[in-house]
Formats: sequence, structure tokens, C-alpha cells
Amino acid sequence: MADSDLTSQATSAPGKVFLAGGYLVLDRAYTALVFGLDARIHVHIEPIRIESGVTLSEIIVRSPQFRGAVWEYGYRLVERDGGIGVTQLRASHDDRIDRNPFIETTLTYALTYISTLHPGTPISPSNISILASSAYYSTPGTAVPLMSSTTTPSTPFLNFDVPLSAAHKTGLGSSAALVTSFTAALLSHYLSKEEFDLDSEDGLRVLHNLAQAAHCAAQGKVGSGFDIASAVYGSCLYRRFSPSLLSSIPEPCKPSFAPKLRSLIEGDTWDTEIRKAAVQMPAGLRLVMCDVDCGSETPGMVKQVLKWREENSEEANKIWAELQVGNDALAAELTRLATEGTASGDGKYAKLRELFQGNRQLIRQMSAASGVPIEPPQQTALLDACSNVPGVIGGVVPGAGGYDAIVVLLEDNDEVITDLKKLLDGWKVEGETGDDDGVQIGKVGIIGVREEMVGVKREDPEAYKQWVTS
Ligand SMILES: Nc1ncnc2c1ncn2[C@@H]1O[C@H](COP(=O)(O)OP(=O)(O)O)[C@@H](O)[C@H]1O
Ligand SMILES: C[C@@](O)(CCOP(=O)(O)OP(=O)(O)O)CC(=O)O
Repeated sequence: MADSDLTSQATSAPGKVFLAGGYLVLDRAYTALVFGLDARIHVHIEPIRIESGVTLSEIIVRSPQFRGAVWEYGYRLVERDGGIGVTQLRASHDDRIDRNPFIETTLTYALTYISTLHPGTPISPSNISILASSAYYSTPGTAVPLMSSTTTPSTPFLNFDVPLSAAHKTGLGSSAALVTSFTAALLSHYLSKEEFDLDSEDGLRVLHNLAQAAHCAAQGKVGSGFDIASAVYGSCLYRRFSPSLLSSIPEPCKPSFAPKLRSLIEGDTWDTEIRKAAVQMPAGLRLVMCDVDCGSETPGMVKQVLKWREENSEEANKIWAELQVGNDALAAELTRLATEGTASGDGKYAKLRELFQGNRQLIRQMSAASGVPIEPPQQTALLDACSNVPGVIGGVVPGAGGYDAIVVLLEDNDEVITDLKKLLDGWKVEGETGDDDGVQIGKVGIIGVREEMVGVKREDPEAYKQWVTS
């Protein structure tokens, strides 16, 4: 594309909550039931206009809700088909470099892919802004007043006034939503609609594959990729890709990185399965997430659970087979209620309630057998208390579990939310405060999010004027 054709673009991608299939989904024999959330990460990209004759190879990325969150990158074509090498620049010699591996790696992967479609054409400079829904962080923020000189409506984003590293994450999948939205914005900006169309199945497939490759590389590990899948496609039933797929490409900047990345991204070796129709939310129900002021490290828990499975395969496979049956039944019942509607009366959610309880029992069995606190007693007490609030169908520890947030399915009305909130407000005082593991869960609060069926989407670039510094 000619430089003059490059226009401002904006995209957004949702966060996730993992309702069923944690740990199991790491193995392709099992699936996960994942809901997208209405907390989104938005990315705005615009060209940096330069005088003719001047060459500049610079991309500036800002996260204006956070203090000092500016990352400047230079880029160049690397010999022997090594793709685009990206180097973070310092504003001055004394400046400390504050790296953001998710941004740097996503730039490297996306610019490399773009360069293979436009060989010989230099990539022009751009200015990128990232804006995140406040639900991603429990750090309090302040609303930014409307710009008096424009008619642009106020945006929902808050100013956190702390460095990004000091913000407390609520665990909704900020890095996956960021990598997905950032990749979508770069592809939409630098490629023509014929080359990349975010509204087409092919466009989503390329975006999914590229974002998975970049996210895995930035994380330095291969997770199941469920968080990228839900950021791209929204709520879905997910079966992971074979982990060996990503080992077929060289490291960035190494010979042949660019052509190998392109053929991986566009090729048909991906065996991911996404079933959107298999996950629905019945009318009249919704999800609520409750933030537990504590936390767990997913990678350590994953390692221990997988070790237990390896050493106790018969017992583990039996529990996993039962969990998969329960998870499938949960997805099927949600879909049945959503498509067939519900009979009225007290018993209409009886089966859903039973399925939540059954799955939790199996998760506790896995916890006890593996010695990993997936649903520890403190969370059992909290989930039981939430499940007893009239109008609440059930809840689980999502994903890897532990002492992170819980997710609750309930009837979508103010009275139920108010009762749940009342319970949670008093929780620290009245609740279970530790077991023999000595962990005490802190204050519990409702995170302002709910499920969202739609994945990545285009946004109106005009809506970000207040936040974009050129
Ligand atoms: N608003 C943001 N702007 C820039 N980078 C962000 C933003 N939010 C999250 N990130 C990146 O994502 C990382 C957090 O990812 P991760 O630890 O995987 O948490 P999560 O569970 O929310 O995905 C941060 O360290 C940062 O690199
Ligand atoms: C264990 C898992 O199957 C699910 C983890 O789900 P979480 O939602 O707990 O994940 P994080 O956001 O990375 O903490 C690992 C995986 O599938 O990659």
C-alpha cells in the first residue's frame, strides 16, 4: 500500500473467564468452555506524518492510562530472510529501558508477517495507543474529563496514575487481549482489505495463528492458547493446537524466520478447534466475577498437576474423563436453555445446579489427589456461600483455580446481585480464614464485568481522540 493510503485504525479484543476444562485443555484429547468478557483492550494506530524525503523507522507505543508507559522502537529488515528486527530505543542516554515483552514480540511477529506480503516496501512509522477497560486492574482510577473543544463523547477508560508494573491485575487475560488487539490493529493498518479483512473467517484465522505464535513466544512457554482463542473468537468451546506446531519456526531474526512464519500462519497445519455455537448464555442468566484479594501462580500449579497425572495416570485419567463428561454436559445444558428457552418454575435450573456441584466435586478430588490447591477449602466455603444466595445457580474457581477470582452464574437481576454483594461485603469477617495451609483470603469484591459473546472487532478511531498523543 502507498503511505498515503495508510489510515488510522482501532480494534478491541475481550478478556476471558475459563468456566470448565482447566488443566484438561492442555491435552488435545479434552476441551475447554471459555467465556469472553466485556472488559476489552483497545488499540488505536495512526501514521506518523513525515516530510517527503525524510526516512524514519520508528513506532511509538503508549499506554496513556499509566504513568511513564511509553515504548519507542526502531525496526529494520534483517538479512537472510530473518524478518523485521525490532529494537527498543532510549529517549536519552541515561534512560532505563523498561521493556514490555508482549508489545516487543507482537511487533516483531506482526511486522515480519507484513513484510513478507510487501517485499521491498519499507514499513512506515506509526503511533500506537493502548487503552484497557478498568476491570483488568483492581487499582483505583479516575475518570478523565471531557475535552471541552470537541464533541467527542467521554470514553470509559480511567487514568490509573501509577506505572503499569504497580497496577494490580484481576487476572482477566490482559496480555492475550493486548496481543490479539495489537496484532489486529497492525494488520488492519499496514495491509489492504484484500490482504487482511478482520470481518472475514480467513482474516480471523490468520490473526488467531499469528497472535498465538507471538503470545507463546512472549510468555516463553506454550500454554493451551485458550485466552488468545477467546480474544479472537469470543466465547467458545476450545480444543488446543498441537504444541509441536510452534517449534517448526526459527527464532526471530534467524535465517528463514520470515518465510517460515508466513507459511505457518497461512498454512493448514493448525488443528485448533473452535466451536462457537456450543457455548451460549441463556436469556435471564449472566456471569459475575468476584475478585479475591489474594493470588496463585498458574505455571507452578500446572507443573504439579501434570506431574501428578504422569505418575498416577490411571487415577488421573479417570477423574479427567468424568470431568470432560461434566464439562460437555454443562455446555450442552447452557446451549439447550439458550436455544429452547426455559420452562418456568423453581426447577428450571436444577440440572445446571447439579452440573456445577458435580464438576466442583471432581475438581476437589483432583485437588486432594494431586496436592495442588485448585479448589482450596477457603474457596469451597466462599463458593458454597455464594451458591446458597437465592438466584445464584453455581460457581467455580476458573482456569487453574487457587486463590484467584471465582466466577458465579446467576439470574440476571438487581436483587440477586445486591444479595451477593451483601454476602461478599461481610466475607472477610465471617468467612473461613485459613486452613492448615495458613492462607487467608482477603477482601472479596465483585468485578464489573459480564460475559461477552463477540471476539475481536473494529472500533471507530475517532472515539480515542482524548487519549491519543501524536
Ligand atoms: N494496558 C496495558 N498496556 C501495555 N501492556 C499491558 C497492559 N496490560 C497488560 N499489559 C502487558 O501484559 C502483561 C500482563 O500479562 P499477564 O501476566 O499474562 O497477565 P494476565 O493474566 O492479565 O494476562 C503486563 O506485564 C504487560 O506486559
Ligand atoms: C491451567 C490452564 O489450563 C488454564 C489456566 O487458566 P487461568 O485463567 O487460571 O490462566 P491465567 O490467566 O494464565 O492465570 C492453563 C492453560 O490452559 O494454558
